Amino acid sequence: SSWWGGVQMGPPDPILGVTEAFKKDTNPKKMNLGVGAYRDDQGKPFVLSCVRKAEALIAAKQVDKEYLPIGGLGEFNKACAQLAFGADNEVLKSGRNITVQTISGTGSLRIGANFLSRFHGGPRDVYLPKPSWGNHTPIFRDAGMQLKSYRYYDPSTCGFDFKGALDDISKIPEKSVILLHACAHNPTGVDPRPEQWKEIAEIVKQRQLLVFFDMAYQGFASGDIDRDAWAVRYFLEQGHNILLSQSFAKNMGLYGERVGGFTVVCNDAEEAKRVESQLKILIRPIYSNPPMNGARIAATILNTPELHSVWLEEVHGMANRIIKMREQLVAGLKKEGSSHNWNHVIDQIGMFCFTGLKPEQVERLSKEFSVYMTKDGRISMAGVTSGNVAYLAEGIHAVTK
Ligand SMILES: Cc1ncc(COP(=O)(O)O)c(CNOCC(=O)O)c1O
Repeated sequence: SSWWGGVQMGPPDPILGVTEAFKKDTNPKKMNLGVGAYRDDQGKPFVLSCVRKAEALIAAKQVDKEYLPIGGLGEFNKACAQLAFGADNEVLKSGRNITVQTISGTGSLRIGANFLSRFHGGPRDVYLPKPSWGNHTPIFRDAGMQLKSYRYYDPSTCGFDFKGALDDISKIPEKSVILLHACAHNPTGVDPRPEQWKEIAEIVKQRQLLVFFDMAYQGFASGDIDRDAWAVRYFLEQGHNILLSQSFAKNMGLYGERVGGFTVVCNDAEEAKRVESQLKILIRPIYSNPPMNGARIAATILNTPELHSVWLEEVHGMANRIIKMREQLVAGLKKEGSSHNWNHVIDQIGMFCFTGLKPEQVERLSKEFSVYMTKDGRISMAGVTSGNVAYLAEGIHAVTK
């Protein structure tokens, strides 16, 4: 008998299943709205010009291939924390944060989950918004944490269930971990408004919860780096010593380069040193030290003033294109004569739009219009272009009238 006779066939990833069906479809008007990666108005992957320029600068330096430190490229880690907190933040000045380079956002969340599992003295429950990014559950579960949830999305308005969220958060047992999406919530595109964040921060403080921010889209949501980090910086101001995961997959288009950071905000610099020592002990037996290429590109962009300003323009441009597609889709639905209220398509923010389409409507869209999206009705707005937005409006109207 074989060693692996007992290994079962696992279920396919729901997102990849959409892409498979899309690839098989021969309809020239087919649309793939499942993929979570930015596309330009021609539907092509987009490499930022500041990335190409950074690559050229690095190539010209003919740098060596020596190992990075376990915690990664120091100049990247510093720039990563500055981007999140603002260069003049007291957390950075007092040296009470420890930021390590990770294998993109997923790697950051997993290092954070392993760190919690090993050192968090409170309950082992991590509270996720309902719904949350599909990968959050297996990341924390595989690290030995338990998953619980708090109400977040209101299907009746396709918006934020603020009351439900506050009710649930006010009941979370003290010292539990709460995961918050900093901006551009995935999969719903629904973010709390600033005054709602303030109430959430207050309740989280009363419940003495440990905050784990996932910021995978800084700059990509509103187009403004500082605006997208507002909630993270507000919680810091309110005295929350947070955990933070960052990804440069979307806002720098560094998807396959796997560039990210993990930050622990500690009480003081001495505690940060102790935490850093344990993060290195945790990372060493997993992958020893992180890959250098992507971190060098990100550090070069962030630390070279003229590249930094090009980057701000380009990330603003990506966000703007998506916002324009939201507006054109709603205009198209109105033009088709739809009587539904589609304001949520414009009110939502970031890569994704939770349309409110039912599974049978999603099914009809793929069968009758070759428009593909995940069963939950999530659209990756990056797949929408000025060339196909009218067709999308026609299809959505046809299945919702
Ligand atoms: C909320 C969130 N956190 C973290 C990440 C981590 O991304 P990465 O590991 O690529 O940095 C992602 C990337 N998701 O990719 C799009 C999708 O398939 O839904 C994310 O959405």
